[in-house]
Formats: sequence, structure tokens, C-alpha cells
Amino acid sequence: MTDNPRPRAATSRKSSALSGRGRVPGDKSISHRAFMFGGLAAGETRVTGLLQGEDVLRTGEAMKAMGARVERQGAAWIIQGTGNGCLLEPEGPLDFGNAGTGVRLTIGLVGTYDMTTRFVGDTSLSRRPMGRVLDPLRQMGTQVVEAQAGDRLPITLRGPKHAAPITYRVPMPSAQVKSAVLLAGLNTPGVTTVVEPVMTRDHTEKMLLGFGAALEVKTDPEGVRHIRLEGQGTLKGQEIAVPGDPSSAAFPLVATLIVPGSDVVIENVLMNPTRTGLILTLQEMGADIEPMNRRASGGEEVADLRVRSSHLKGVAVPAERAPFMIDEYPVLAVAASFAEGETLMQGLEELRVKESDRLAAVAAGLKANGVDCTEGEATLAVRGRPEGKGLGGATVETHLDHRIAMSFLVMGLATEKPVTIDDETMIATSFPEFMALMRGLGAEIETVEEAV
Ligand SMILES: O=C(O)C1=C[C@@H](OP(=O)(O)O)[C@@H](O)[C@H](O)C1
Ligand SMILES: C=C(OP(=O)(O)O)C(=O)O
Repeated sequence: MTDNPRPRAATSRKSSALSGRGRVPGDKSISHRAFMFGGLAAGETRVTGLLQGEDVLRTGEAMKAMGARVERQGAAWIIQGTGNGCLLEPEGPLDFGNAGTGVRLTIGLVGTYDMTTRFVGDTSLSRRPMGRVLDPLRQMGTQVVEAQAGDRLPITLRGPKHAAPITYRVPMPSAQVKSAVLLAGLNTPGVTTVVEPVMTRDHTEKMLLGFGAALEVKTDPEGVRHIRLEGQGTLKGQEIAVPGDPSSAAFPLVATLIVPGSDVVIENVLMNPTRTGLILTLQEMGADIEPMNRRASGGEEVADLRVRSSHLKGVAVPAERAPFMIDEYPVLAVAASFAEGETLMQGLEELRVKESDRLAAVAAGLKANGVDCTEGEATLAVRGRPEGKGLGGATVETHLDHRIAMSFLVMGLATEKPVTIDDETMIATSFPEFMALMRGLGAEIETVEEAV
């Protein structure tokens, strides 16, 4: 178990207009993959803009434990990879802390190696289902030597002598499952195919192509994606410039929208269309978000977002959009709390298996702070109060979930009464600079040393 032994509460309160420019840290999905693919590829990979959050650093440690050399040189990370197929058996368990992406992708990466690997994580990660990545691996010949009830961590895997390639139809919209199967395919002879009925973030496909993998994506007339990977090819070290994380940008963005009179620019945000569902939804709600200076960076499009506080109106968010904004629902629910009318969010089943049951955690936090909302099996309806009159005043349970913590701190910047969260320490998993950035824009947030 690796839980932070000292939780720290934090309170945010009604703030005057936010202003200025800010830069969010590197994209978490791309940063994990930069360490993994760099650690696996032959030769040197140089990464700039890497997210130095706890989740990603644990992936770096795991790659080191399996033979890669990983070191920081000023603003860059230099990785000397092992070469595809040449990872070493780690001497001890790989501890992924709070990181679903780290553990699920690495389970795929090493699952087809003829070696024994043990995976552990914190209380939150140990509650999350791993069967979704173990099932395809079992088909490829991996033995699950140890797993807790419901295929949960700690897990020990023993890979086969020779893995069998599979064609796998991903049963839920999950980039982590898609990626785990493709990474297992890297060390498997022949062709591994992933069939993806609902498109999810495509960083694995794009980055593997960049590293030289023999990968091909075809979309059939029904819109189903077929991703075909030839195993045991050569991967070559790359230069990677990681763009700013849109999932982190979501917090200053929503804060700016709901604090009256605010005007903020968030620089260098990744605009990959599989990640911009929140921006689209907020624009439909009437948000003034202007992407400026759109440009290419490291094989992706980035932009600076100029955001001004806006009168928001409730909308129905289509279920099909969920994969493109999956981590942004908690903060969208906060924006909806200040919108006129009802915002209906649909297709949220995957929210129940994140760092917390996010649907339940968000609904509980909103209700405690006076927001009128209804939680369904896979839906959330929020009826907002423009100007936040009468809202706030409660302490929110974060359940070791960084997005719940940041979302409710954003909420307290515009509610009548302050909002407290029981712990802010886990924000460092994805956005260590959150407090400094928000305070720099004028947000009133204070931390309290003792747990509440
Ligand atoms: O592949 C990735 O980098 C991620 C995929 C998503 O998870 P799922 O695949 O479980 O939807 C997302 O929630 C997570 O933060 C990052
Ligand atoms: C779900 C998330 O991450 P992970 O699955 O990597 O823990 C997230 O960052 O919101």
C-alpha cells in the first residue's frame, strides 16, 4: 500500500476576477507513453514538456526497473531504451501508486514476456478492475499467478514462452484496454488486431507509428476502427515535445468561466479531437473560449485558449461524446452548477471505475454544497444557479481522486460560501502545479496542514 500517510485539507473561497496567462503541465497520457515507448525503443528518446506528476514518474521507475535508463537533464528527460522484446524481469514489485494508465498499459507491455512481474498500487488503484486487461492477455497465453477478488491488485503475471497473437474487440470504450492489447502485441509474433467500435484517445496509435511500429488503422463503413500491429518489429528512439494537458487545462478554464469578470489565457493546450469534448460542450453552453494561435507541435495540434467568464446555459451532452471528455465530467458538473437550467450528462458508466466512483463522488459533493442534482445509473442531471447563490459551505470527500479534489476547489471560487476538500495531496498525481497556477491567476485557495 502506498497511500499518502498525511492528508491535507484545502479550502477555496469566492474570488475576484481571475486574470493573466498560465501554462498547464504536459499531457498525462502522452507522458506515460513517452516513458514506456522510450524505455522500450532502441537508442535514445528525448522528452521535453513531460508531466512530472507522481503517476508518470512511477511509470519512469517501472521502466528503469525493467532495464531502461531514465534520467533528467535540465528541462529534458533522456531515456535509453532496451530495444523491443528486451525488457528485463524486475527484481521487486512495480508500484503504480494511484495510476490506472500506468498499471494497465504496463500490464499489457510485460504480459507477453517470459518472466514474472508483480503489480501493486494504492487503496484507490487496488479497488479498480484489472480484468479488462487481464482477459485479452489470458487469450495470448499469459498466466495470472496472483490476483485479488474481481481481478484486482496486487497481481502477479507470468508470461508465456511464445505469445499468441489475437484479434480483440474492446468491450468498453477504453483507451487503456486498447493500448494494453497493442503493447502486448509488440512482443508477440504475427499480427495483433484491436477492433475498436467506439473511438477513444489515439495517442498509442500515433506515438507507436512515430517510434516506427508497423501499425495500420482502418475505419470500416460502420465507423469501427481496426488497428493492426505487426509484432516484434524495431522501435527507434524519438524526440517528443509533450503538449499541455487539456484535462488539466479544464480546471483553470472552468474557474475562469464561473468567476465573474475573469479573462485568462491558457497556453499550449493539446487540441487532439479525441480530447476536446469538454471545450465543445462548454461552447454549446455559451462559454467564451477562443482557441488562438493554433499550431502543430510534436505531431499534435496545440492552441492557446483565451477564456472569459460567461453566462452558461444547461445542455444535454450526448453519450457518444463521453470518450472524448471522460476525465472532465467532474469539472463539467461544477460548470453546470452555475448554469441556467439543467445540464444532462449521459453515457457515464465508465466514471464508476476511475480513481473513485466519480459519479457518486460528484453527486455527493454537489448535494452537500446545495446543488440540485440527480444521479442515475449512468447519468447525472445538474440544475444550476447562476452566480452560485446559497451554494457552498460543505466539506467534500475526495476518495483519493485528484479530479474530484480539483473540481471542488474550482467550485468554491464562485459559491457564496467556501468549499473545503478533505485532502489535496493526491492532486500531485496529475497536476503538481495546480495550487500555484490557480493562485497566480487570483484564486483564493488555502491549505490546512491537519486532516479534517
Ligand atoms: O489511455 C489513457 O491515457 C487514459 C484513458 C482513459 O481511461 P480509460 O481507458 O479507462 O477510459 C482516461 O480516463 C485516463 O485518464 C487516461
Ligand atoms: C482516470 C484517470 O487516470 P488513471 O486511469 O490513469 O488513474 C484520470 O486521470 O482522471
